[in-house]
Amino acid sequence: MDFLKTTLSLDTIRRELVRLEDSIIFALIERAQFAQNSNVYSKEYFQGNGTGFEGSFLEYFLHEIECVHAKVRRYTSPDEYPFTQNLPSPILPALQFPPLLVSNSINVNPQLMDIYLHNIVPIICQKGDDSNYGSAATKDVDALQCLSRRIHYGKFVAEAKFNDPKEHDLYVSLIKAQDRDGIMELLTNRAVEERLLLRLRRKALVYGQEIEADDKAPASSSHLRIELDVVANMYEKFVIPLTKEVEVEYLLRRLDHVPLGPK
Ligand SMILES: O=C(O)C(=O)C[C@]1(C(=O)O)C=C[C@@H](O)C=C1
Repeated sequence: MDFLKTTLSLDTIRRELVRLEDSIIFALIERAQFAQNSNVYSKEYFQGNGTGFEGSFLEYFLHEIECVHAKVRRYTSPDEYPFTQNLPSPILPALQFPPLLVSNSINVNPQLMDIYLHNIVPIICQKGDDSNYGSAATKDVDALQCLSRRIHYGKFVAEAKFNDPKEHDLYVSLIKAQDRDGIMELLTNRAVEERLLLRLRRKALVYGQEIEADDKAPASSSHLRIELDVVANMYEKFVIPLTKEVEVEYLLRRLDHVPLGPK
């Protein structure tokens, strides 16, 4: 959140996205040590447990955690989005955030949850059930929260791009025409995406290794804690496209609002 206090420049935001890559890789490595444990995600499995809760164990757990976090005003911050609803009001007084974003109603966590359950957990975790439901769900929550922050940073990226004097007028005319494909094309930077994917492969190699204290022992890449391409593939197929979706949705609504502070 410190970043919210500094100027909203594309470089600053991209540095934050790079930092979040580390948190995401480590969160996935943590989740990958447990089996898939599909009961964690099954509504049927969690029925009749006495809580009266209608969803899965993960949904129950997320809601309990988000209730506590809502009380300490986590979701009043423009870079934090809850997965569950009917959360309590903050018990701390409201903070004044600098006016960095306009419309803040876009929340793609339902899509992210669907992708996480169907395309990420089955890829990173061994099949089967090891009974570690609480541990697995704890790691799920960490991973989901990091991914959600990363994806919703798309709003900050979009705002910075909209304010770039070189592209501002182009964005304005595409937004006036509600040209979704044109906006998507203009905000896409293939060189940045390619570098990101290369960097992720390198990070997965380094962070996934068992590193010994003995500096003569070579770091071993034969037993990686997460497969080399898994993180990069996940970014390519899901994380980047969902971030871009957030950017487009944000920009499509950008002219509905009064301008933000001085450029
Ligand atoms: O860095 C940007 O310019 C972004 O818009 C972010 C991002 C990403 O998700 O990493 C998305 C779209 C661009 O094509 C490049 C990268």
